[in-house]
Amino acid sequence: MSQTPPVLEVKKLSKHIGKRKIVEDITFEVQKGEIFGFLGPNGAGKTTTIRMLVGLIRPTEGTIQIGGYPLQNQFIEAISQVGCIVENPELYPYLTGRENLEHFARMMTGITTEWINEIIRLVELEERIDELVKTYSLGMRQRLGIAQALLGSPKLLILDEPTNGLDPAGIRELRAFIRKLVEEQGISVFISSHILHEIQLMCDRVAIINKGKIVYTGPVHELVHEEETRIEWKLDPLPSGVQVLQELSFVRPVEQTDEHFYVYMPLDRIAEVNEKLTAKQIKVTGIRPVQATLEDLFLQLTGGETKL
Ligand SMILES: Nc1ncnc2c1ncn2[C@@H]1O[C@H](COP(=O)(O)OP(=O)(O)OP(=O)(O)O)[C@@H](O)[C@H]1O
Repeated sequence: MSQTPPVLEVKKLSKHIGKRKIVEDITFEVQKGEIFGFLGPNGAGKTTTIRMLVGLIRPTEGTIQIGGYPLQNQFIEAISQVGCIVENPELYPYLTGRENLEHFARMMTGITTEWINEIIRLVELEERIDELVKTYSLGMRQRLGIAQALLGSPKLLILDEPTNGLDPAGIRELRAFIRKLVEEQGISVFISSHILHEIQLMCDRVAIINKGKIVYTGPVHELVHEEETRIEWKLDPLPSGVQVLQELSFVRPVEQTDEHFYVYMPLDRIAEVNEKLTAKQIKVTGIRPVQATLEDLFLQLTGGETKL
């Protein structure tokens, strides 16, 4: 157990709109210095939860504590511990990056030029900070948005689907940058996403939400069996190939399409399987490790009972 109290403590939180239960009885904690993933398919209730966390909407039931302060009763104290970007960062395109930060800093108290410069360094925008934001790439805007969220020295940074619209290079940069932020500043980060792979690479722990309910909370490394890889098999003829694979105890079938068969299995047993298929005159026209998917994970977690 951690000695310091959690940075974020969510207990039995629900949001009902009319008769709809958008979020239902969710409970989780985010510890100091932790990158916490909030994973779920589109429409699962992630944005609604985040909107409650930052006080944009009121919970129907439950409590939220940030840095030890209850959001409902000590709003100012609680919310001053949070920096967030919900949906897209609000930036002025016809101002420079620095002017944007200075503008937001004026609305707060005690933000020094030194701190603004430190943040610019942290988000690695030194070279372009005096250029107009409209010339920035999406990744740079995202980083400037994070810089803005960091102005008030928050203990907790909340990012809603921060990789949306970024290309793979942008995603890699963001990942490295968030890790650095946590290491250098000791803050905690709460990141929502609908992409399992992203959460796997970025986060220490994760809560998985589906249809407003949490179906898993725990360390990311326990989530996906590391000894197994999702493998795409292209076989000719496919049905006989599928039959051979299904008979092997170490192969866990997950999906079949017109052309491919997807299974989870240890990477180091591919050659052995390949030999078995060839011995039965089945042609292996393609073998490829692919990313584990959120859909597979749901099947694994719920034994196939819960659909996305
Ligand atoms: N004000 C509202 N009134 C009615 N339904 C709502 C309202 N806000 C959200 N919902 C519904 O609640 C569900 C959860 O929405 P939410 O935006 O929280 O999901 P999400 O997990 O963030 O998904 P996405 O990634 O698509 O934004 C959706 O089905 C949405 O249509």
